[in-house]
This record gives sequence, C-alpha cells and structure tokens, in this order.
Amino acid sequence: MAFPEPLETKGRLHDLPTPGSESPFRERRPYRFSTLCATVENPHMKDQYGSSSVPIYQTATFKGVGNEYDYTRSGNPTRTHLQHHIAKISSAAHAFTVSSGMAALDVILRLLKPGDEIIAGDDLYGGTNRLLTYIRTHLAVTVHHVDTTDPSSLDKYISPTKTAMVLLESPTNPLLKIADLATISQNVKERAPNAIIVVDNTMMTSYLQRPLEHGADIVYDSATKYLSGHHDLMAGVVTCNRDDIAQKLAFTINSIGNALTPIDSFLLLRGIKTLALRMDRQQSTTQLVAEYLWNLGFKVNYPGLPNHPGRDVHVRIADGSGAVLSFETGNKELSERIVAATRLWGISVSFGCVNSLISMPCVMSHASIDAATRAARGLPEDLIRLCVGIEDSNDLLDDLEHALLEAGAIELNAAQNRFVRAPHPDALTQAVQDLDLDDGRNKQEWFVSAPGKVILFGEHAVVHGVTAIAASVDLRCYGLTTPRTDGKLSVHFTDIGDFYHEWNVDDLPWDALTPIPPGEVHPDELDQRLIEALSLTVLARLGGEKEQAKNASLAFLYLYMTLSRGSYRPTFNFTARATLPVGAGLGSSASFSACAASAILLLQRRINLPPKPSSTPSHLHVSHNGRRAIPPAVAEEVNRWAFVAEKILHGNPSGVDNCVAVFGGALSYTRSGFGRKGGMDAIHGFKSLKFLLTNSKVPRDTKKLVAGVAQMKENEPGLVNSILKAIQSITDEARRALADPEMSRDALLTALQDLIKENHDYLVMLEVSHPSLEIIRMKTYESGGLRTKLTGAGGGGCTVTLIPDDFKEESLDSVMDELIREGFHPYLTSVGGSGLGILSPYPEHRARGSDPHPPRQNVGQATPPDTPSEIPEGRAKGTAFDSLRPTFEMASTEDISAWATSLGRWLYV
Ligand SMILES: Nc1ncnc2c1ncn2[C@@H]1O[C@H](COP(=O)(O)OP(=O)(O)O)[C@@H](O)[C@H]1O
Ligand SMILES: C[C@@](O)(CCOP(=O)(O)O)CC(=O)O
Repeated sequence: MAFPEPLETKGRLHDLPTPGSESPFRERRPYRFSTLCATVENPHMKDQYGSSSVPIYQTATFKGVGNEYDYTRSGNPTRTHLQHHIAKISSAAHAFTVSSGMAALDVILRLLKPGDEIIAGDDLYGGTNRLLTYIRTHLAVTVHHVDTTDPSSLDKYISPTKTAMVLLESPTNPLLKIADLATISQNVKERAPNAIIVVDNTMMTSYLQRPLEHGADIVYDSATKYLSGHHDLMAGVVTCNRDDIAQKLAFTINSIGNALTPIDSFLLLRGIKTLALRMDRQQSTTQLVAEYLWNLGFKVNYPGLPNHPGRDVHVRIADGSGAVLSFETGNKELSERIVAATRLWGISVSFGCVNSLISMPCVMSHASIDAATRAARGLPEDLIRLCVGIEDSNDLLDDLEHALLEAGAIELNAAQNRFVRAPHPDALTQAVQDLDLDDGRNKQEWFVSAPGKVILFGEHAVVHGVTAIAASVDLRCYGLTTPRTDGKLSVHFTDIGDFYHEWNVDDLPWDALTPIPPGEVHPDELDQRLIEALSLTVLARLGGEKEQAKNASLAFLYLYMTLSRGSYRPTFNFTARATLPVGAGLGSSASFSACAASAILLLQRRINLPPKPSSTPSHLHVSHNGRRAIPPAVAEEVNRWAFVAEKILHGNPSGVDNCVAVFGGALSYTRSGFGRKGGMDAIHGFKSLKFLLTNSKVPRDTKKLVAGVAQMKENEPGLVNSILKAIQSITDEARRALADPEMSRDALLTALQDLIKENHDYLVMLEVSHPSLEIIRMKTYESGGLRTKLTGAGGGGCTVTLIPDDFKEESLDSVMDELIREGFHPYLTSVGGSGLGILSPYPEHRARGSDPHPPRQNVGQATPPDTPSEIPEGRAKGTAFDSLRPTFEMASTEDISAWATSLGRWLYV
C-alpha cells in the first residue's frame, strides 16, 4: 500500500471530494459541512481492502528505509487520515493532532522566544492561563491580559517589534464574552504585521466558526470536547494556512513527541463524523435552557440571547451560538446547592460531550487561576456553567427546574401558577447594598482619622516577639478623599513638604498587579513585583529629598491597586494632614496607614458602615459619641491593610502601631510567630494617668532603626536575646500592675516610674537612643525626679514622661519651659482615646443638616477660613464642587481637630 508523504508537510490538502459536474445545466454544489464530516475520504490513501472505516495502525515503527512512514512519533497512517479530515472540515491547508488541547497550545507557544510579548484575553480557560503564567515566569515572555470584547483595549499593547502573538478566545469560557476576531486581526496586522494571531476555537469548532477566514494565523481546539464528542479521549488540534508556521509546528510536534496516538486518532475520526449532528441538537437545546433561565430573571451569558452585548459581532463572525452557557445566581452557596441537586446534568469539568454537564468554574475548571486574579477579571464566584448534551430537552429542563427548586432558587407563585425566582436573602441584601453604593459612595467625600500612639514599654523588642504596651494619643492623622472626574488619582500630603502628585489611573502598572479579592488577606510578604513596578514607573521621578513622600505614595498606590476590583477604579484625591509630628516616634506612619487603608477600603466597597439608624427610634437612644459605631470586623479589615501599608513604610513593623491607630485605647500587643500567644488585649485604667510627650525635633528613620536592632541581634544574639527577655519581664510587670485593682495608686506610679527607667536603659543598650533624648531625660529628672524614656523607634523623635498625680502644676510649667528653652517641643497629652474614626456619611448626621444630636464640643469654636481658600491651580481639576477639601487643606493645624468635630457625627471603632 502506497501512501503519499505525511499530510503535515504538504500544501493545501482539502481537495474536497465533491464530484465533478455531471451536467453543464445543473452544477454540483460543494458538499456541505455535515456531509464533509460524515465522509472520511482521502483520495491519496485508498485502503487496500476497501475498509469502510480507517484502520488503526497500532504500531510504533514501520519496516524498511526511505518509506512514507518509519516511526509513529513522526507519522502514522491513522493520524494522517485524521489530519486530512480535520484540514478538510476546517478549510485549512494544514492540520495537526496532538495529545490534548493544552499540548496544542504548548506547541504553538513554542513559536515564541524570550523577550516576546503576548496579548491575551482576560477571560480564558484556567489551563490556558496557567500555561501563560508559566511561560511568563520561566521564559521571559511578557503577557498582557486585556478585555478582548473591546478591540481598542489591545491598542496600547500592540508593538510592531515586540508583539509576537495575540491569543484570543470567542466566545470566552466561561463568561461567553465575544471578541471581534475579524476587527482585532485586522488591527493587529496593520500595526504588528509579524504578530501571529491564535484563536482557541474549542467552544465553536469549525462547524460554527472558522477564524482562519477572519484573519487568524493559527486555530486550535481541544478535540477532547465537541470534535470527539464523547469524553472518551483527549486530543488537541491545530490548523493553519501558512506553510512557514506549519513547518515549525510539525518540527516541534515531531521533536517533543506529543502527536496523537493511533487509537485516539481513530476514535477522534469516528467522533467527528457526527459533529454537525450533535452540535445542532446541543445548540438548539441550549437556546431553550438559556431562555428558560433568562425568563426566570437570572443573569445568563449566552450569545443566543437578544440582550447579549456581543451578539451582533458574534452573528457576523459565527454560524451559531454553541452549546455552553453560564449564569449567575447571586450567591455562591445557592449555586453549590443547585449544582448538587441536579441528576441528569453531570458534575464535571470540560464540555462538548453528548452528556449534559454542570459545573462551577471558580471551584473547578478555573480553580487554577488564583482567587485574586479571578476577582480582578470579573469571574463571579457563584457562576454556574451548563454544557448541554444531546439528551431530550424536556428531560434536561425538568431536571434543571427540579434542582433550582430544591436549592431554593425558584419558588411556585400560586397566583401566576408558575415558578418564579425566589428572592435570596443574601443576593437581595447585596443588590440593595450595591445599588446604594453605586449611587453615592464614589461621588461623595470620605473623611477619616486615626490617632497616633505612644509606646510606654516594649518598643523595638516588640518587633522580635516581646509584648509591648501602647496607648493612643489625642493627636491624629486625618484623611479626606474627594472624587475626581478626570481619570486621575492624586495625593496631597501637607505635612511632608506640602507634597502633591497626580497620576492617570490607567498609567499605573496594572500588569504587575496581583489583586486580592474581598475577604482574602494579604500574604505575609509584600508583592515585590508590584513595588518594583510602581517604583520604576509612576514613582521613578520622585526621590531624593522627597523620600518620605515617595514612601507614603508607594504605600497609598500599593493599597489602591491591590484592593482594586476588576476594572472598577475610582478616581479621587486623597489629602492627609496630621496634628501629630511626623517621624517623631508617635506613630504618624500607622495613623496615616490607617487613614489611607480605611479610605480606600470604603471607596473600593470592601468595608461597609452600619446602616443609618432609623429616624423613629423605638427605644431610648443612649449617646455613645460615636464609640463602637464601627463594627469590629470592619476595624479588623482596616487594621490588616494598615499593617500592609506599615510594612511598606517600616520594613518590618511589629503591628503594634497600627493596632493602636485603629482600635485606640490602651493595649498590650504581642506579635504572633514567636512561640508566645500573639494578639492584643485592651488595658483599662489609663485615663487617669498623665503623660508629657517631648519631641526632640531630631529627625530619624524608623525603618533604619528597626533594621539596626535586627542587625545587632544577628551579630550579638546572646546579648540582644537577654535584653529582649528583660524587656519582656518589664512589660509583664507593667501589665500586671496596670490591671491590678488592689494596687494602691502610689504603688502603681512608683512601679511604673521604675519600669520606665529600666526600659529606657535597655533601649540605650540596643543603641536606639540619641543625645537629645538623654538631655530630655536629664532635664525632667533634675526638675522633680520625673522618669522619662524614649518612645517609638528612638534615634531622636519623642520621649514620654510619667507625671505623678501630686506633681505641682507650677513645677510642670517650669519643666515645660525648660524643655522649650532647650529647643524641644513638649505636649501634655491625654492617652487612651478613640481609634479609627469615619465622619458619618448620612446627611442626618452632618452638622449642616438638622442633627438631633449636635456634636457637643467646639461647634463654632473652630476657626477654619470663612471663605475657603483656592486650591492651587491644577490641583482643583476634577475636584467635586462644594468640597471640604479647601478648608481642610488651608486651616491651621491647631484648628483641624475642632473643625473636624464640628462637621457632624463621627463613627469610631
Ligand atoms: N501625615 C502624613 N502624610 C503623609 N505621609 C505620612 C504622614 N505621616 C506619616 N507619613 C509617612 O510615614 C513616614 C513616617 O514614619 P515613621 O518614621 O515611622 O514616623 P512615626 O514614628 O511618626 O511613625 C513618613 O516618612 C511618611 O512616609
Ligand atoms: C520601633 C517600633 O517598635 C515602633 C516604631 O514606632 P515609630 O515609627 O517610632 O512611631 C517598631 C514597631 O513596633 O513596628
């Protein structure tokens, strides 16, 4: 038996077996698709026995030298038959069959070389995504994911020199989004003529869509799906018209040895014969199922529905809507119940089989895409995918209805005598909430604030697992977000060189982002890729003397991007202003971090405030001045993200500062992971203690000081560990004393004085003191035996001095005068006040409205400028009208606190 050379090396092969014209009056038309499918004919490969079906050449080798076939890895007659048949039904010059759909993509991706760039869709099969991630991380190929429903979204990534491949899917899996293959191919070819356009056509097959006709260079299918149709084999198919590409593909397949086996080639060939028949049946039932779900009110993704956004494009490039649809129920648990309740619909990954299948992509076929990316690409966790088979459509609909009913997704409406969608409590609440937020959240200003802190015992040691005792001070950082409508995000940091900067949101390095979906926590490690991308791009021009502002901007942008949700990117200005000194050891960075985190979480709709209280209270209203109005879960979420920002600002923070900034009060805090029980405990009883805080005004850098102690620990572990142990016993003592109701006031104060001295001595040993701090210690001790220690990171910054109850006011005045004379700045503070605060967004709570409970303090006492001053040119662009921003930015620091209070009701943790 003589075979021609293997088909993959030949030119155009689909010499259609349409017989020639029999009569000049009645031309024979070319055979149609289903006829081609059923007719496996290859005029070059006549079987010697006239076998009706293609024989399986189950052999690895072929005898002889110089013959058509020698080794099945390189060529096998059964496979040649199959490839001929596929080329024919695909109207392609070349067809290759390999061991799976992913193997097909692998062969195609091997056309790339390091440095190349791919533009790919953002709603791709999970396995495709996984392979792309692999080549991105291992082969230095850049992958840009874009929303391919908008052809112009590719524009900014198309480079004539770098774009080597464009990878498309239409409809996408599982959201059934439509890409205009023809327009995209044309755009890409115009601007990057060498780019290869690749289309995954699995969902459609060549029966319903032939991308080679729309400009694609390579089309591949997972033949495990519709082409074979029975889920009894795995195979991948690659077709193309270009000889140069075909040659490279053939070389790769032969080299790596993943060509399809003879038996699978046979099975696939047999499956293809019924492709059109199966597809027709599956597609018509899918239309019925889609309409059924749509009529019930579910959000259904199927291009056969009239409201599908890509329907017009799809109708232009394809011949049918296919047999896969997906729909949302509004609730993940509800979806899980529906899936579990079906009987006829098999719970399985994959699709294209004669049997109907049901799945939840997020937990099955797309689980290999991490949750963060799924969320960023808008893949709903509750999405159900239906892959419709050839069973009787009535049975399929009955079974689905039964499952929806059993799961509680639909209920009988007796009046209408039909099933209607059941209002799911969670779905409803969510929908109402979303509506609420859509209406106002991003069009309004958010005003937040958080206190600084004073560490009384245990700073530095707390980084290494020792317990610290800290309390909030009545000096705060304030953060105000003001919406912008010009696509820009800006920051204004009035305390650090009056720094202002703005960025186009689209210019941020979104490619480097791994977003974290709501409800998930940030990993322990910062995302260095994102930090690097931000530093090298939008922050590259800042630096030098602007180091502080650069760090604060980095922390802000890092949170903004990491907390983003898909393409939802609110634009606004964030102004931060503090009444506490920045970089003085009073936790300005943590209060800043808490403000930035809470503002972004609010705008990204990740935290919600409690609903406004009903206007007609049914019981006695006890005023708590806003305390405990912010639920603990919200506070914890803000705290987690404030800690992330602190990591950016501090390197290796303990977490105590952000805990105080968010939770306020006084607490003992132990970092987890050091063999002791981590966490924080509130300490009561601080209110009555008086402290003097003194700012040495010597600037220092917390990050460096913390790193210095870590270095010392590494160099002299014995010494440092014994110091840490000693500090632990100091904080244990302090905590016990503070919590002991039996202890006399005198005894408590004396004990605390001793502990302050001792703790400071150890901090000196850790080399974090500074001559200016020693001067303050000496001065306060000399004038009345007061005990003082450094607080926070040291190296300059602030000290804290305990003022006993019986310390005379005149003596205190003279101590303060003395300190001022020395050039220091003393503050007499109260500690243990409220943590994070959010100005109530409800109009009823704003002082300008008819507030039944006007704020008690300082209304009218604040002295912000009567006429808001102008925001400098450029900064006001896109700023909302009637904003708090001008007053906030121009008021004097002393007035900020009273002014903020006068605005209305603040909700506190
Ligand atoms: N009000 C603010 N506005 C902008 N950035 C701030 C503000 N307060 C703190 N920061 C950021 O935090 C850094 C100070 O952190 P750090 O040295 O730990 O001081 P502190 O001891 O006050 O916490 C600043 O360099 C800046 O990056
Ligand atoms: C030194 C340290 O204990 C406190 C730093 O506080 P500050 O930055 O000086 O306010 C570090 C930390 O706990 O993260």
